[in-house]
Amino acid sequence: MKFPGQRKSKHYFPVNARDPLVAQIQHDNPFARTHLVGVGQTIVDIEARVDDDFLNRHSLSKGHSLVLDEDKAEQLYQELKEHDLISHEYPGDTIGNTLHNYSVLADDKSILLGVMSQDLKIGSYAYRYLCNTSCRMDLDYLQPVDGPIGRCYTLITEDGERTFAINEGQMNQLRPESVPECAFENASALVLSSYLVRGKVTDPMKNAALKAIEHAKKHDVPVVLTLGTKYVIEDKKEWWIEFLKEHVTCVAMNEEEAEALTGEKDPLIAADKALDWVDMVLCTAGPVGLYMAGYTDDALKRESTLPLLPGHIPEFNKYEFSRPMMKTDCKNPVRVYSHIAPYLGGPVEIKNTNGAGDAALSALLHDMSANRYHKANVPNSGKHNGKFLSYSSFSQICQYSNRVSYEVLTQHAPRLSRGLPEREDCLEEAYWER
Ligand SMILES: Nc1ncnc2c1ncn2[C@@H]1O[C@H](COP(=O)(O)OP(=O)(O)OP(=O)(O)O)[C@@H](O)[C@H]1O
Ligand SMILES: Nc1nc2c(ncn2[C@@H]2O[C@H](CO)[C@@H](O)[C@H]2O)c(=O)[nH]1
Repeated sequence: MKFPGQRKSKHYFPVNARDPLVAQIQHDNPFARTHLVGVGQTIVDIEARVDDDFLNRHSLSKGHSLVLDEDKAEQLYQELKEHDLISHEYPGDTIGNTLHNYSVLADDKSILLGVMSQDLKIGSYAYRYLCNTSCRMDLDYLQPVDGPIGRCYTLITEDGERTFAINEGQMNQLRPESVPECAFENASALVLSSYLVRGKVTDPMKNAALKAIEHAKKHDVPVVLTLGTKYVIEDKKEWWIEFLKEHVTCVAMNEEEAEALTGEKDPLIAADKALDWVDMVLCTAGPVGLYMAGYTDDALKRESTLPLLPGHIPEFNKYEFSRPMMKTDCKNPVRVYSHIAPYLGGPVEIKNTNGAGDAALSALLHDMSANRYHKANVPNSGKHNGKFLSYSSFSQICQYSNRVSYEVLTQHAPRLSRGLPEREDCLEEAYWER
C-alpha cells in the first residue's frame, strides 16, 4: 500500500523494509492487508467525435448516459463505422474505472465483481478490456457469460462534453451466487454505482448488488455509492433516498446528480442535505472544483488555517482539517465541509473530461483504505484516537481527489494510465503553497 496525500518516503509502507528488526517483527506478524471491492457492469468505452446533429438524430441527451435498444445501438454503431468516426476504445464502467485507478494509486489490490465473455477472441472488446486493466485488479471472481460484454458509445461533441449511449450486451447478467462472501473479508470499502439498478426487471444485477451490500454489512465494510447519471436518480428520487438511508455510508455525485437527488442546485447545500441520509459526501462540480461534507466528533474537530470561505453556509470550511467519522461513531456529531477549486485552475488543455469524477472518487477510496491498513498495522497510533473513516482530513482528501481528477483531464482515456508523477514527491511544494 502506497500512502496518499503527502507522498514522501515516510508515508510509504513498509517504513524500512531492510531493517532487520522490522523484518523480524514482520516475519512474526505479517502486515495485515486490505483491498477495495466493487460490483461493475463490464463495458468498453468506444469513443467517437460527433456533432450535435448526431446526438439529436439518435435522440440522445447531451452529457448523460442512456441505454439503447439493441436495434438502435446497432444503427448508431453502423453510422459511426460508416463515417469512420471511432477514434479510441478503452475499458470503461464507472466502477471498473474507479477500481483500476485505486489499484494504480495505492499500488494495491482491488476486486472486480462482474461478468466476462467466456469465449474470448483475441482483439474482441472483452480481450481489450482485460489487456488494459491494472494487473493489481483481481479478475478471478468474474462470472463467465455466453455473449459480449457491454459497449458504451462515448460521443464527444465540439464543446468537449461527453454523452454516453449504452449497448448493454451481457453486462447486467451478474448473479447473486457470483458475489462470494470471501471477497468482503478485510475489504476497506464496497463501491457500487446507481447504474446497477437500471437494467430490465428480469436482470439479476440488482440482486447481485444487494447481495454485495449484505456481505459488506456483515463484514463491517463501508458501502460507497456513485450516482452515475442524473436520469437514474430523477426517475425515482424517493427510492434512492431510502436506499441511501438504509445502505450507504458515502455517496459520490456530480452537481447535476446532486440536484436530481436533493432538489438543490448549489453543490454545498445539496451535499449538506445528503448528510441527512449518509455519513460522507463527495460532490464534484466540473470547473467549480469539488466539495466534501461529513461528520466528525465535536471533541475531535480541528480548525482550518486556510482562508474561511463564503457560501450558503458562511465559513463552511471552518473545521475542514478534521477527519471524517460515521455519524453513529460521534458522541456529538458536527457537520464538516470543505471545497477546493480545480488543481492549478484546471489544465491548459482538457483532453477529455470522461472519468474525471471516477478519478476523484478513487482518491477518496484510496485514503479510506490507507486508514484501514494503518489501523490494522499500527492500532495504537495517535491517528486512531477516534473511529475515523479516512486517513487524511477533509481538506487533504479534497486536494488529493482534485489532483487525481486533473491527471485524467490531461489524458484521453477515462482511467489513469500511470500513478501521480514521482517528481512531485511533496504536494505541499507544488500545490499547497502555491
Ligand atoms: N472544465 C474543467 N476545468 C477544470 N477542472 C475540471 C473541469 N471539469 C472537471 N474538472 C475537475 O474534475 C473534477 C470532476 O469533474 P466532474 O464534476 O466533471 O465529474 P463527473 O461529471 O462526475 O465526471 P465523470 O462522470 O465523467 O467521471 C472536478 O471536481 C474538477 O476538479
Ligand atoms: N456501469 C456503467 N458505466 C457507465 C454507464 N454509462 C457510462 N458509464 C461509464 O462512466 C464512465 C465515466 O464516469 C465511462 O468510462 C463510462 O464507461 C452505464 O450505464 N453503466
